[in-house]
Amino acid sequence: MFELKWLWQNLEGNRTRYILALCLSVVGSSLTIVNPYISQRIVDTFIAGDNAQQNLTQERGLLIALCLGMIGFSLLRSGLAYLTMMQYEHSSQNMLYRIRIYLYNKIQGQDMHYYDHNRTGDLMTKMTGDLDMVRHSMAWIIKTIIESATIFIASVIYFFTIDAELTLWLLILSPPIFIVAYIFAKRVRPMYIDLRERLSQLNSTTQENISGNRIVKAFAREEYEIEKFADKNANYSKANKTAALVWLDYFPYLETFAQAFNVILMIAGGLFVMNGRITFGEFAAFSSLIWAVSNPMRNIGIIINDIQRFFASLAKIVDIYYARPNIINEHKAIGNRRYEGRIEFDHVSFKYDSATVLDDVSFKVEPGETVAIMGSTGSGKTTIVNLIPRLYDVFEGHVLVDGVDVRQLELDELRGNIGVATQDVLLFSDTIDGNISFGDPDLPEEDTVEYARLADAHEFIMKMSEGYDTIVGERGVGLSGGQKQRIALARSMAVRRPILILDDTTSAVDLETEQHIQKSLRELDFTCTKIIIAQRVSTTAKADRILIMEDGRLIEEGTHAELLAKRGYYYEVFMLQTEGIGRQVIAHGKE
Ligand SMILES: Nc1ncnc2c1ncn2[C@@H]1O[C@H](COP(=O)(O)OP(=O)(O)OP(=O)(O)O)[C@@H](O)[C@H]1O
Repeated sequence: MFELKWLWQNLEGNRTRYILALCLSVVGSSLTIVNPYISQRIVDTFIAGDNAQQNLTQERGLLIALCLGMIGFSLLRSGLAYLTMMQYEHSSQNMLYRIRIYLYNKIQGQDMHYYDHNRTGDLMTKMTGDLDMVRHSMAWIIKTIIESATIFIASVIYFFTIDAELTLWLLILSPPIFIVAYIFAKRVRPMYIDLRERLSQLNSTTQENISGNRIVKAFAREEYEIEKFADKNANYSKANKTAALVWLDYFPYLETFAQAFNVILMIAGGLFVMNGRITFGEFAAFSSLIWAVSNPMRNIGIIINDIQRFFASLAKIVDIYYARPNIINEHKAIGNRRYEGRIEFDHVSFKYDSATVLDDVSFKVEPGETVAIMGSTGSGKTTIVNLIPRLYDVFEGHVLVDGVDVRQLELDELRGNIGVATQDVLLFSDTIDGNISFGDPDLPEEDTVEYARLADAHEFIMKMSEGYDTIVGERGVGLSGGQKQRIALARSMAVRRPILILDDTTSAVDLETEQHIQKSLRELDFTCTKIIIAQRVSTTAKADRILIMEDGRLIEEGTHAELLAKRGYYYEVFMLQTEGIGRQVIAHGKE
């Protein structure tokens, strides 16, 4: 019931059309009994009746009218069928379009926790196959059910008007058919839920394999990946076969029952004709409409299969439809308030699922300051910067921007004040220009070039065949790691936000390029607080302050000189990285 309510809700704007389609289905299917009725009249009046010969010569007009009536009704039925299909298609396609947009917005609005726990392949399956299944159900399965039921009921009523006893003889088969169908439906339902799960696994494997194809090739793991895919494929195929075989268990019973309709009609109907209880014409009417009673029974298995698929798909869509993110961007920000850029972590603790990743971290960054964060891998650096734009919410403590807890700020306003270059660089399949101006599509061309220069990307862009109009492949295919980082850096600067977060953004560029980028960052023509995660001392040395993280805790904090003097983690890293020439010089903070 919930599912039907959900569908009804989503049919908004197309309800009239859909109800019209349902009505046309009922009317069109009811007309199925008209031609058998006309046939009955023709047989009784002109072929097998007592006065058949006489009527043929005297009632020719009636014969012609009946024949024309038959043709007319056939044409009318075809026309109605066309019109009905059109209404179903329009309303279901419109509904699909509407739900797809809603789901897409819903997925876009989910927080990082949702993305951490949902595979891309699974989401893609929901957005494509499952949605199509729902549309197919609205346009085809419901139509088939309505039409089969109408034809069945209309035929049974017509049969009753001819001869109730013969009709009851035929209907004697219906209860066992329904019992068999019910048992089948109960047995097959979990199989379709499982089948849907396996399809999702198959799609996730395919998606991961395609997006990670370079790694697969680099490790010569094609064979392994093919095997993995074949395994998932076999799983899916096996589940499909199992469901189909279950149907085969019940099929012989349903088919036998469906055939039995004809046998009963022949025996009982034949006897009734011989007894003179019904006419030849009435027998012919029974005979020409017996399919209308037996076919729905025969198709009941296919319909049940489709309904189970529909419910399995619908459950997946409803999952997204009603998923509520914990961090909601309500887009209520009025205007573009520009923050000063003050950041404070006040006794912040955080866990992703169960393990504590940040433990009682506190620090302050004043507007315009540059703070570098360094620390061993997995120590929580990225997690710290993820908490500023509220990609996740703290578990304990507060993250404050301009003195206000980020949970009290409008999310789009907060994020609109932060420029980010993430560690895992993602470029869109677009031109380089389009990628740099992603955060500000109205960015003038000269500004795009300017920020590319600041990120030391201009030169290599100009060497490309189409310069800024060069289209980069999905995720930036066609560019080196360092080139991608530089475009991502230009993109993050180009939005000119008062807070700039750079997560290991220069790890793949050479030292000379890095020096150029550091200089550009210092000389930006707008005030901004910079948080730079870096592993190189050459990147952190000139920061106003350096934070050292270890196992989720802030273990050292100070300037380059102060931390060297402390002879702790930072000093160790410094010694390791500057082994050799110039060590003494840099140790004193001079270049
Ligand atoms: N989405 C996530 N879900 C669950 N755990 C996560 C997630 N992201 C990171 N972690 C875990 O949190 C810890 C801190 O990760 P984080 O990415 O903040 O470290 P990091 O210091 O930036 O590391 P690196 O220098 O390698 O980038 C790690 O143990 C990591 O496994």
